[in-house]
Amino acid sequence: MIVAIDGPAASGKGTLARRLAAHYGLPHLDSGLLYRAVAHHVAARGGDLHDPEAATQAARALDAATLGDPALRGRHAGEGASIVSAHPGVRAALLDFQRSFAATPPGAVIDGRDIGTVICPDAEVKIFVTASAEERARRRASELAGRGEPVDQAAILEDIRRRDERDTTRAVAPLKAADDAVTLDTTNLDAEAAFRAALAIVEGNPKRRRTA
Ligand SMILES: Nc1ncnc2c1ncn2[C@@H]1O[C@H](COP(=O)(O)OP(=O)(O)O)[C@@H](O)[C@H]1O
Ligand SMILES: Nc1ccn([C@@H]2O[C@H](COP(=O)(O)OP(=O)(O)O)[C@@H](O)[C@H]2O)c(=O)n1
Repeated sequence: MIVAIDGPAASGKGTLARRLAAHYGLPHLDSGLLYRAVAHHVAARGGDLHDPEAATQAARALDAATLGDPALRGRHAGEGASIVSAHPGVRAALLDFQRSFAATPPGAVIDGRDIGTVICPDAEVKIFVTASAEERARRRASELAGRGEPVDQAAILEDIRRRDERDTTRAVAPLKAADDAVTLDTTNLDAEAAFRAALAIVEGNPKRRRTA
């Protein structure tokens, strides 16, 4: 079974994807980490994130073994990721890795921006997770504070709005719900309630193939 989870920054995609993956015994891929790693790689070499050549080269050379680097989870990597992810060459270079991850039995839970629309258009289950920008900024602020990063809630809200704008308006693979995705608004749901709602979506999905 392939479960595609898309949505804007800090909507709770990763949290849901990890729990669904554990529940169904499927591997999980946080596709945002790929773009974060590309941005990190370019910046670490003093490159320009807006330069499509530098970013595409970094994407082609990406080593999946580096995806565990905690630096990738920080605010700067997220901002950088939204810049490099708009280059078509970067997206093309990361496509095969994501598709083969999904195609390897028994399937996968993948979260990102274009999983249901571009990477896995035939996924059995597609969930578009969303929440208000204010609630997402609150969640991201407490996550960063928990990791000891400096927190300025207003700046985080601004980051989130800027990222939403960039991700939804770019020419290639913009952030949007697939036509056959179910939208899950978690603004007023805690992580447990969001997980239960997501489970109900998976279980109620007629396209889901039983794999266990
Ligand atoms: N439904 C929820 N209610 C409150 N906090 C949540 C919820 N879902 C996730 N979180 C928290 O919000 C932060 C961002 O969640 P995450 O899953 O990383 O989002 P995304 O992958 O969409 O960026 C994390 O600290 C996570 O624990
Ligand atoms: N499938 C994906 C995943 C992420 N991204 C980009 O990478 C950035 C970081 O994604 P992320 O999922 O790690 O970010 P958060 O939602 O966790 O803040 C996003 O703002 C997108 O620009 C993308 O373009 N396509």
